[in-house]
Amino acid sequence: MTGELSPIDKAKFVAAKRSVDYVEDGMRVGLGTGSTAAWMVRCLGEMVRNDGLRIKGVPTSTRTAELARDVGIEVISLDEAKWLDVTIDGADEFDGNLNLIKGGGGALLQEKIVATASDQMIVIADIGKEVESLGAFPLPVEVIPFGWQTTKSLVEELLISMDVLGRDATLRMNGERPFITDEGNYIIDLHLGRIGNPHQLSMAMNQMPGVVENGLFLDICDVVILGFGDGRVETRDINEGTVEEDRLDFVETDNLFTDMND
Ligand SMILES: O=C(CO)[C@H](O)[C@H](O)COP(=O)(O)O
Repeated sequence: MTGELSPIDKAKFVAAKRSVDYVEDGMRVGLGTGSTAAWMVRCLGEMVRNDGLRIKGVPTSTRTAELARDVGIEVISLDEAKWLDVTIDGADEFDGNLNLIKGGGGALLQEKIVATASDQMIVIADIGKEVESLGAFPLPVEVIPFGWQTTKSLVEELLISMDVLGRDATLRMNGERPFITDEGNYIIDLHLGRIGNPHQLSMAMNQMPGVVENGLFLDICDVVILGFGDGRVETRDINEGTVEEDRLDFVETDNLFTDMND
């Protein structure tokens, strides 16, 4: 079964598989969005169905909510949970300080709210997501549809005033129409190349009327679990500054792949 998966999917899977070790019975868990997070949700579903794990999941998108219910996880709202023990999510980029760009899947707003309401945020990623400085991946900015073109112009002016190198801003599309987030908003993707001062940019952007949130997740992530195509996983912990290496046995996980792909 694993022979049919690309190395990148194997990498995402092993990172997801390792991340569920952080989840304990009785926890309230934030469930991220994206292909890597989907592996994690399936792994948790396995634990709920087969091992009797009792958790409550708070999804970060309608997609994740559907998947979580499908695999047997009890889904509750963030308001019901109030506070979460841990959130596990993917990322589009992470740097050496475990700062992130997220929102490639368009769920950045709920993802940021849920991650911020968690004792711990764990990011699961393949090695291709590691960067020296953030910005090669287009930075998503969620904006209110009302007056979005004006908001886009103001964001472009802000980038010029801050001397940010790349200033190309594009409205995210879904075919012929604008992409609509779960909250009914649009996304403007900023093609910046390199973000020199992410804290300054994030703060300035979020002060602008019309901007709801941006995809910079700064000082939020505690642990990054990196997966490799050969089954290796590497854990980077911001608090302990540790790097731990391990390898998952694909033979052991073959059944899980088979079950998940049925
Ligand atoms: O931020 C996200 C969704 O809004 C995702 O976590 C991010 O895009 C990574 O996705 P994938 O795991 O599919 O590579």
